[in-house]
Amino acid sequence: MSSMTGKVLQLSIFGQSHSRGIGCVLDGLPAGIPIDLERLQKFMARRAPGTHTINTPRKEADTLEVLGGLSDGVTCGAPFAAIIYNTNTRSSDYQEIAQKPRPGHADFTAAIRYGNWNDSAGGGHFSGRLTAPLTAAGGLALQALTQMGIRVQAHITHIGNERDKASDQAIMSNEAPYTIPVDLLETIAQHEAELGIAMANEQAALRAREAILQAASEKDSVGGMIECIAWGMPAGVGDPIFDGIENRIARISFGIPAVRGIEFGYGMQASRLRGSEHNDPFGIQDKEVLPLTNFAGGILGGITTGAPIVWRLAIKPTPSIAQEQRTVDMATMSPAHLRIQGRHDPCIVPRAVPVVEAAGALALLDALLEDGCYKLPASRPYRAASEV
Ligand SMILES: Cc1cc2nc3c(=O)[nH]c(=O)nc-3n(C[C@H](O)[C@H](O)[C@H](O)COP(=O)(O)O)c2cc1C
Ligand SMILES: C=C(O[C@@H]1CC(C(=O)O)=C[C@@H](OP(=O)(O)O)[C@H]1O)C(=O)O
Repeated sequence: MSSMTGKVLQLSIFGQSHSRGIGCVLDGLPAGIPIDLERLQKFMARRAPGTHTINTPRKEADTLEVLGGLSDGVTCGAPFAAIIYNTNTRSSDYQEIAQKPRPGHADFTAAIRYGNWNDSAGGGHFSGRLTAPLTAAGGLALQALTQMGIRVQAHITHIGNERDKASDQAIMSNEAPYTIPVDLLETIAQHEAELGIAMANEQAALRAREAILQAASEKDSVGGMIECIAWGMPAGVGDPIFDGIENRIARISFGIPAVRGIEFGYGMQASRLRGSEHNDPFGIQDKEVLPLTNFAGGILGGITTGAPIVWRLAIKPTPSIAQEQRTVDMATMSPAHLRIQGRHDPCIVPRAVPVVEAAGALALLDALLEDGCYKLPASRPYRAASEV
């Protein structure tokens, strides 16, 4: 298994859902970035399981134990390494699954690929639990981006059939000079904290909650869509062909289990427009050239335009559902039925929102570092010898 990504900012994720711990090593973080560990832990808490009734009941504090990479709360240039201990595993839930693969999960493909030596408890290395260290690494990247005035925030556009039209319209109709809609983002954050649903419209969030609870009561699950926006990326970052900003964001985003699709800017709907409708005209603002609208989602030719980067991820419905499903018994090679036991998210979308932000931040920071565009504030290029 190779769970590594990144060119200059290289991330490696390790562990399984029910192993002693899970963690990450992040190489290539520039030295001199102050890291607020309390803020990082709060960011991780947005993803942690067991916090809302609409999520898996598995309770994990997801406390990050930092092993290296920081000195006096500042990145020191050495690889960042951290571990999160798994404290609430219940592997007996997975006894049957080792033999009878769950439809929609990775049990079957992992068994074939790894000759049945894979750890299937809790989904093993394939589990959504591995997004905890991804979120930790991405949380560091977010703090590094904040130093440069870049903000990355995601929200839910729909869960099942429940759509949040408020944020939808506000984001896509955003035009130059692309000011950050601070009030809207605060409302979304408040609804995420209170209702567990990162939507702008409270009624839509309540309906989305109901849709999740309804699916769960029917021993079923629902999917949805997350939109993410990065404000403040300078123009001219990225590369054509294989290392475009789309490629980079997509590569890390598909590291989030259950992601099924990605689109940028107007995305798939662009296929229905005419050039005259979809092209973003250029203008000049504050002596800089800028697209005046943002159907392109901030990327042309794989390179940033200076407008916000906008992308959306389609998340499938949780594969582990409580109703009886058809599978096979791989030991006896006979048809079988499976009733999945255990604790599962009836919808993955709510907890995946910070993970999407983390994945995006890692991709963008890596591109900035590779292109030599990452800049610490002018006030802190070196630590004065007297401070050492
Ligand atoms: C935050 C998060 C939580 C998840 N929770 C569950 C879960 O409780 N039960 C489950 O079957 N799948 C869950 N998944 C999805 C599976 O891990 C995923 O579908 C599986 O590993 C197969 O990978 P694929 O869907 O990318 O093909 C979760 C994913 C994420 C990102
Ligand atoms: C623990 C987390 O989510 C888990 C993701 C997951 C899966 O198959 O992806 C299956 C469940 O694991 P378990 O059966 O051990 O409770 C979820 O609870 C987490 O995200 O931290």
